Amino acid sequence: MFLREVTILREKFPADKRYPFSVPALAQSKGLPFQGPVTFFVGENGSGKSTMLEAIAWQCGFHTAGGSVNQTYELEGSKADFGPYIRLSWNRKVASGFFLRAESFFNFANYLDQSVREQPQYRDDFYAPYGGKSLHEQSHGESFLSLFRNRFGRRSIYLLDEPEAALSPARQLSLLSVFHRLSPDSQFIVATHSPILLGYPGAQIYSFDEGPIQKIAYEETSHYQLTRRFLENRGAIFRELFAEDEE
Ligand SMILES: Nc1ncnc2c1ncn2[C@@H]1O[C@H](COP(=O)(O)OP(=O)(O)OP(=O)(O)O)[C@@H](O)[C@H]1O
Repeated sequence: MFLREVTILREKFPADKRYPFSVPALAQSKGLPFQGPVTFFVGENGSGKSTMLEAIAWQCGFHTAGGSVNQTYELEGSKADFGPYIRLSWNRKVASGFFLRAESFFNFANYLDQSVREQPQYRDDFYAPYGGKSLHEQSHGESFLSLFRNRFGRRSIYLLDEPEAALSPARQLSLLSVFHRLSPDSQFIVATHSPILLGYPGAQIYSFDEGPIQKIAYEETSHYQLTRRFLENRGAIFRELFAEDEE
């Protein structure tokens, strides 16, 4: 494990309480200690998970639109609203890693293709870490897994924002086997809504719901509880849901 702690520098917050200082989890927390190689951020939509992940990526020197320290595309787009307001404490500082966000993966695929067009003699070198061909020639899920399987190495920190977005349940399990293979030599910090990913053995889960960020057990997450209830008795859930419509 490399990153030991994120400290939130509340004394540096500006007086006005606009985004990102209006997000309760970010405004009310002091920091996040990391205790293992795999940490998850959970919370409702809009609770601040991506903002925090992006801030960590910015402090790591990764491109905040998604990528690693070596990616130089659209550098002016590499910004993080909350980045200057946190401090990272390391056990051992690592410079290698990757920030993956679903919405900017498309831009990253474009960047890779453009690099190949500009330097066709290095085609194989460019594509090798990503399954040997353009990410646009692979399905959304295939290209994600190409990245996970081929690009992820040891001694790195990986910041993943909803990596499940493109993955079938079976492929989400494949991703967990990548986590298992690479940890504890690498560190993963993952914002997710997936009850499958959250079940990773020994993972630390931080909830961004309701005030300061706090640790939560897997079984206490709404993701686990709702999914479990749904699988055990989805008829009851639908009856409740549709009854609201009829009132
Ligand atoms: N650039 C921005 N300007 C203003 N408000 C923003 C900006 N980015 C995010 N927000 C707001 O800040 C809050 C936190 O957003 P964030 O994307 O961090 O949430 P999240 O927990 O990652 O959500 P989700 O699970 O939907 O991805 C949301 O209310 C969002 O609308």
